[in-house]
Amino acid sequence: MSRFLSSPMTAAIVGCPFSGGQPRVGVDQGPVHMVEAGIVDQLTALGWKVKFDGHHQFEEVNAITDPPIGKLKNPRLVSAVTKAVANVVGGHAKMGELPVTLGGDHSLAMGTISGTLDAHPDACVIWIDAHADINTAETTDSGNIHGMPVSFLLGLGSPIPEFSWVKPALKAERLVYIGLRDIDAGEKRILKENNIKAFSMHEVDRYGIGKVVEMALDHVNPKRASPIHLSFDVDALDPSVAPSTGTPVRGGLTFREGHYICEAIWETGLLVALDLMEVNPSLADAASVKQTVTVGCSLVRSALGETLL
Ligand SMILES: NC(=[NH2+])NCCC[C@H](N)C(=O)O
Ligand SMILES: [Mn+2]
Ligand SMILES: [Mn+2]
Repeated sequence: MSRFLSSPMTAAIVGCPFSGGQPRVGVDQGPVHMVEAGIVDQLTALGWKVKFDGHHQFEEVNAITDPPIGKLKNPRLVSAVTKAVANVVGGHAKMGELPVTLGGDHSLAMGTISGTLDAHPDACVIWIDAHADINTAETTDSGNIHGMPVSFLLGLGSPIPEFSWVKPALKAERLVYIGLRDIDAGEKRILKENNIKAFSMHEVDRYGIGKVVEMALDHVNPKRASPIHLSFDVDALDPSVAPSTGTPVRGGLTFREGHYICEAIWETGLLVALDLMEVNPSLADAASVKQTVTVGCSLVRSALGETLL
């Protein structure tokens, strides 16, 4: 069912309790909640062999002294953690397994996508998010690195020695966004200058999600032949669907639109890696947390082949 995975089809859960790419505590508990909600058994029930040997422990790097570099906050910590994640994800991908990385904040995608591109250099990236996460050290207002991973992967902005391990392995034409609605001015400029394809909520409204996913695939994967890394920020969903996240933005994807994207990517048979990021179980009342964790799990199941019939 998936062209690049070995059999028996194996999903490797990479639990990343990490929040250093942004200021709000709690997002590190996202993966813990998703595992407690039963994601391992749910994927097993779908027919996957599931590997999960505990969440990653980043304590060896938590001790480092880490003053800002320019505006960048926690730069050495984010670099060390994402580098470790790159190795883990790349290792699973090279064995023909599907790495499913549970975040944690979206700076982690610097690692996951580096790992994927190490194993599959011709992979394309489909980035589902309210945000473009493409600020550079020069354009960022917040200094939060979860708003910047894409620029590092593309090699934009002036090089930062602490991040020299990140290879600019992603080409702008291999990247497409769906769900955008909160883009900083500097990011708009970067998207235009680099001709990066993006389907904002405006295009989702105009064409419908079915057509948007088809157009996105036509752009990054016209022959439907190259591997796909799907990086899903749960804040792409409307806050009424996924309230428990650090930077919610109204006017997002419906429950079905989010799941449709995952189902349609799975149907291509080209998925090689999945990220499910920015679930923050400490930002809302218990019912909203449960709702967000539950929707996170069901997005993962949809991307791994769960069908409605
Ligand atoms: N992964 C996220 N939720 N990113 C939000 C980024 C928000 C803003 N553009 C920033 O750079 O700070
Ligand atoms: Mn986001
Ligand atoms: Mn994001």
